[in-house]
Amino acid sequence: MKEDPWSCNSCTYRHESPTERQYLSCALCSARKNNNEPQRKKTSSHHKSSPSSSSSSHSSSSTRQYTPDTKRRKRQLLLSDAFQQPPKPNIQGTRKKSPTANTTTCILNGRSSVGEATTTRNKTDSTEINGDDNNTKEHPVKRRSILEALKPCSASSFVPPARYRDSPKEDWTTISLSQIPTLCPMTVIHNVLPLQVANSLLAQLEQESSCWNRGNWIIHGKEHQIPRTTATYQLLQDNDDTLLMDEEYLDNNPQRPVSPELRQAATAIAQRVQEQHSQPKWEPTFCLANRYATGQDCVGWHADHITPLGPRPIIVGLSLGACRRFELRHASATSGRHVSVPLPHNSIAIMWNDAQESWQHAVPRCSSNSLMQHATVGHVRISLTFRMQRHLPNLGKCHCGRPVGLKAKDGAYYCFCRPYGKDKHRTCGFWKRCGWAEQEAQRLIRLESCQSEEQLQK
Ligand SMILES: O=C(O)CCC(=O)C(=O)O
Ligand SMILES: [Fe+2]
Repeated sequence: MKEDPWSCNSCTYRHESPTERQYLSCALCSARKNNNEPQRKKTSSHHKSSPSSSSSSHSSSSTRQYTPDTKRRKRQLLLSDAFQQPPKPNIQGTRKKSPTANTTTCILNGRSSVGEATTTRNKTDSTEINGDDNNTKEHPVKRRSILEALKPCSASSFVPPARYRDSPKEDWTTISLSQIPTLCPMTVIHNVLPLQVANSLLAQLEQESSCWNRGNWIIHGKEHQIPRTTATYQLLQDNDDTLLMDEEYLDNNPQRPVSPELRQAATAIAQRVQEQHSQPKWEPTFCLANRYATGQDCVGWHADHITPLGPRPIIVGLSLGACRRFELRHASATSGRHVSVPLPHNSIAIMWNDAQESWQHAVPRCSSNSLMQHATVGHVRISLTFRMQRHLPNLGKCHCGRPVGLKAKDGAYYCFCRPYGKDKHRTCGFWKRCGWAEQEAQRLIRLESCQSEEQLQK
């Protein structure tokens, strides 16, 4: 669309991502703004549209010529683009639905709602923002929109749309939340808990997180600190000791007491999952908490361990605080599918079917300027990943005498010697096909296909 679409809206800085481009000026410009230093002078040409933008959106400016002669001129056009796209809600926070716009979600005053992020600009949106489509003069509402577009994202900003591509060579395609499950084994739901519950859970976890651990992991025999802090919450009732936490999950993660809000969240989330997946019954027995203090904290590409969960587990991540991108990519060499979904405060990502067997997920590093801050905790994002431990049959022991772990690889399941606890540096290399898990996976696949037929018939 533009010659350098990733440059800052206010200076020459190049942003890391289109998200940053759309929503932010660079760190320097933000700092300047925070110190009340004057921004680069904006002329009335900021409000002219570029010819590459839909001419129908600003018919009044169609007589002006786009002459990309200087970088400064381009920046002015970028600024005009930031003001036009994404569309902002009008003052009351409502926006009409446009037939040409893609659906995404916005958060306004801490409440998110479904709206549109235009990939094509349209008359409806420009009319709503400007108040008057034919008005070519600077307008007070326009001015505010520009300033809004330059502000670091806060809880009142739009959440950028989800996107996908089928190969790293392809351009990203913007998708709506309802398209996600048609592209990958994941469902994303916004506003999952009553906002008050989500807010108080966030405040409580943020306080509690001073006791969380920055654990370590081993790559090629060397210990590395993980780039986030973690904790474990056992959700079983006190008298239920039949599903005690797997030792592997306690390794690195201090186990913390469960608050009534956390229990309430677990129950509400189980209900939402049950609405989506009626069988088999899913009830989380524990959750792992992650705290990402800044954009530098992250989790790299991985699939979750299925040892205490069994094949094809449902795992649900609740996002609280800052909005970060959650990435899901197919793990095979034959598919390059990659889905990228920003997860705002109080949203869940339900991973299901073969998400742990055939896909990998990550919360990548991002510049702290580019992540969308939360009104109370700023850059901090806390995720709670709810999991259901199952009674697995005794899968035997490895050569060193420890209970084996369960792993999926290339469409088959294996029992293996898993390193954890004090002996996590050593494994005996035990590796054997697991017939039970393969049969169980087949059973679950049959259930899942009945269920998706049921959903189609609804
Ligand atoms: O923070 C997230 O949403 C993902 C965390 C995750 O992948 C994990 O805990 O295994
Ligand atoms: Fe994970």
